[in-house]
Amino acid sequence: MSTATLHLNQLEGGYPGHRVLRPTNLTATHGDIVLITGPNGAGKTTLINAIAGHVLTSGQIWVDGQDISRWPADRRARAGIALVPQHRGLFAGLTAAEHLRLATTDASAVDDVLDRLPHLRTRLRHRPSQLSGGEQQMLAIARALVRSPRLLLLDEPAEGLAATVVGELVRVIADVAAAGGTVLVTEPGTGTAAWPDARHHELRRGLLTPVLAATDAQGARP
Ligand SMILES: Nc1ncnc2c1ncn2[C@@H]1O[C@H](COP(=O)(O)OP(=O)(O)OP(=O)(O)O)[C@@H](O)[C@H]1O
Repeated sequence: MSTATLHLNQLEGGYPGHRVLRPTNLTATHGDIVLITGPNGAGKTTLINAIAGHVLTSGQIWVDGQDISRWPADRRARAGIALVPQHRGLFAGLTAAEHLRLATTDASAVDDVLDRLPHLRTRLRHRPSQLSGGEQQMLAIARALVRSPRLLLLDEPAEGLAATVVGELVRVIADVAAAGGTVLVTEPGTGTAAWPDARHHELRRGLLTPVLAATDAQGARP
């Protein structure tokens, strides 16, 4: 995993006739997990998709000192920005193995990722409809990881999953950050329990604000 620094500068984004993101500033460096929580409709998906290049934006998105905000989505993906979309984006007709082969021709990269997700290795011949929700999510994440992304964007990856599966998912994501990657992850509501090491930001009506950790808040008291 190569390293990355993400910097959003006055980023706005939305859809024709509907601005969702109000001017957004955020800096994340390699090793960071940034958790973005917020209620339904707050703009979490819009923000993640704006960074991936799927939403109209103004303002700047810097990755490793390069302004990528005018790059099309495919160029961002080739540059190592990987999106795990909210509903996983798996192909009904492809097996798990075919999803991974489509993502990379590097068999050793696939092997490395499957070493970290041993259960998925046992499900490689299955199509998405034959996989549990947790297995589908692991496949969607594995498909992103086999390309050794420098910036990993995950939109509500824990949605609908059992606590044990969420625990495994969090461990895999923590490994990505520990290896120097930068991770942005969204969760609905306010819950942060699954992501104790994340830097927490809250998005409300398109406005992103940092949430102080309890220890920071205590430290800030006179
Ligand atoms: N393709 C679209 N065209 C127009 N408006 C959209 C589109 N997608 C989302 N929106 C609107 O943008 C706003 C933010 O939606 P978004 O999906 O980013 O929120 P969210 O925080 O991810 O919500 P959820 O937790 O329900 O997924 C909402 O008002 C939504 O209706």
